[in-house]
Amino acid sequence: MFSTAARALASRSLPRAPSILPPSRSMLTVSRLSPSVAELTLDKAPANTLSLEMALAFSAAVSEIEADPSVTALLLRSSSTKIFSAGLDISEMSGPEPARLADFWRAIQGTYLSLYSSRLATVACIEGHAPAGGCLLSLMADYRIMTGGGPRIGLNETALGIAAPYWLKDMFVETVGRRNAELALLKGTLFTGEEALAVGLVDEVLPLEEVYPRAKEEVLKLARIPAKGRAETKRLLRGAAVDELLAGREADVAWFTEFVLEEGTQKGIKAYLDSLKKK
Ligand SMILES: CCCCCCCCCCC/C=C/C(=O)SCCNC(=O)CCNC(=O)[C@H](O)C(C)(C)COP(=O)(O)OP(=O)(O)OC[C@H]1O[C@@H](n2cnc3c(N)ncnc32)[C@H](O)[C@@H]1OP(=O)(O)O
Repeated sequence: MFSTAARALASRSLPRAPSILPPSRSMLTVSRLSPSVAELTLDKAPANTLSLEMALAFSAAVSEIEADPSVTALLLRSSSTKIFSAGLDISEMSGPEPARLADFWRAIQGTYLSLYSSRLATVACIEGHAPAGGCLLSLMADYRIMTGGGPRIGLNETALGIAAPYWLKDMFVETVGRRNAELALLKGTLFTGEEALAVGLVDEVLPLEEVYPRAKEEVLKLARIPAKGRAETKRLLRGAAVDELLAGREADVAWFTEFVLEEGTQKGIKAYLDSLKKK
């Protein structure tokens, strides 16, 4: 739906170094809910974390689904009802090799470019936890349905001593509004489904057993909206943000890698990773 030039630029900038493994599909499954609706399931135990390989596989899968003109909508879910996605794989950022860290970030940019700018109607079915990158992944979809009660969603990056970049932070601000975003980002708040609904971070909250059936119902409904009008509307809503990242992609890679490689950030990341493993 975005310009051909922008698309070409996006794919040309994805990592192509020979050291990078080819996208693996074992971490994801793609199926059809109907002739026009695809389902993409994150299936990387135990927490659907976003490693370099997972991010590459994800964008490749979205691009492949989009390349089929008969598909008009996409349902995104996790194979686990406990964890939608635990966000970035923190081990990618702990003591990283700088070239891989830069490729990792380009691949994360690629996931945003593929899903946020997708011509498809997209629904995120959030049955389990969605902290940080898991929350951001769901924000790239058009509609979010989440389980009430237990699981948490939000941007807790400050707890790790890192920050979400402007292009991801902007999606959050646009979704929940400036003041809610400031309060949540500065505290690193993780919301229950009900709290997330109250600030507009998700669109519906339901008991676990109703989340997936309702998400299917919604995506099948969205698939019937005339595709051209929807795609153009999405371009008008999101095109400027996507173009801004495309224009400053390498500067953003430099910002991320410098920040992560700093000694103080490394100490914080290592301590956080250790605390997760000791849990
Ligand atoms: C597909 C591509 C989409 C791209 C989207 C773009 C995103 C750009 C984002 C930019 C900014 C984002 C930054 C981040 O995401 S930093 C990561 C922040 N994540 C967290 O803080 C979550 C940490 N995890 C948890 O809080 C819990 O795991 C959770 C509540 C999610 C589940 O708890 P539970 O008790 O059920 O499970 P465990 O804690 O025992 O976890 C199971 C094992 O998984 C390991 N784990 C969990 N999370 C991570 C992680 N983020 N990175 C690496 N490893 C992780 C955990 O250590 C356990 O491992 P072991 O079994 O070996 O102990």
